Amino acid sequence: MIVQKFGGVAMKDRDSRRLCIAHIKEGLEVHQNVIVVVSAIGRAPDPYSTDCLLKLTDAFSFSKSASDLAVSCGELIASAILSAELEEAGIPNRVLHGIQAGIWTSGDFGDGTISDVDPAMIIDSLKETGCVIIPGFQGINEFGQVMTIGRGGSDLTAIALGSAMRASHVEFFKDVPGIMSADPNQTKSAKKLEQMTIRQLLPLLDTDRPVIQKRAALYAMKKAIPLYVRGIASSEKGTWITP
Ligand SMILES: Nc1ncnc2c1ncn2[C@@H]1O[C@H](COP(=O)(O)OP(=O)(O)O)[C@@H](O)[C@H]1O
Ligand SMILES: N[C@@H](CC(=O)OP(=O)(O)O)C(=O)O
Repeated sequence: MIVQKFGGVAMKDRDSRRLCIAHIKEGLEVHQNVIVVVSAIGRAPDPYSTDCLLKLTDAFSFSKSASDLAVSCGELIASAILSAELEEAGIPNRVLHGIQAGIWTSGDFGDGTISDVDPAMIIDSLKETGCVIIPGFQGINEFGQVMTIGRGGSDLTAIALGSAMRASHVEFFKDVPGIMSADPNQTKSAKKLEQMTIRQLLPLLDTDRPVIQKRAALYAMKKAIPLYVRGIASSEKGTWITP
């Protein structure tokens, strides 16, 4: 069993989602069970991106819980779209969201953290279908309210699920071929790294646009989960990150 995480860039349009679906198909052939974690589609100005949902009304500054509820819909919409497109491709699947996914959060709205994962419903669903889709970036707090877990939080969702489900590893599909020695969009001479430890990865995450959310990487280190970062558009080998 593996977890595959597709971020906003991988989910951005139908062509890119066809590549996601090919990777999910391959994951199912090799591992039989795949938990797919998705982020909201695209970046600003894409209408259902997190950036745009956050700006739906400036009254969100009066209610962080209302803001979280609206923003969480980006990942839910992405899940529903991928679910339909997987069915179209002949891949049965099920979306679990909100309380069904068993992801419990605590802390502040907009910047919560995952406090516990109860995978009972995921385990049940995997008996019916090998492919379960879970919207990233969110969970439910002790009062039953939807809470988001910080920008880039779908990475944390994927890793927390990987740990709770004892996945062999968690795969991330990016617009870069793997972890590079520096952000290739800033440093043209950056080279792809084939293998590294999570500890070696951490300094590369101290940037405005980290390739993986730092909180998620720390969680992976604590739970000793192997990560594999690869390019969405190529079959080239990515980067293995060992705990
Ligand atoms: N060391 C690095 N190696 C590769 N990409 C990096 C690195 N540091 C920053 N990045 C940036 O991370 C981006 C991919 O992450 P991101 O867009 O957040 O993915 P996702 O949508 O899957 O969360 C790349 O486009 C790149 O600009
Ligand atoms: N959609 C959320 C969560 C996330 O992790 O997104 P992405 O995987 O596209 O970085 C955000 O933009 O912060």
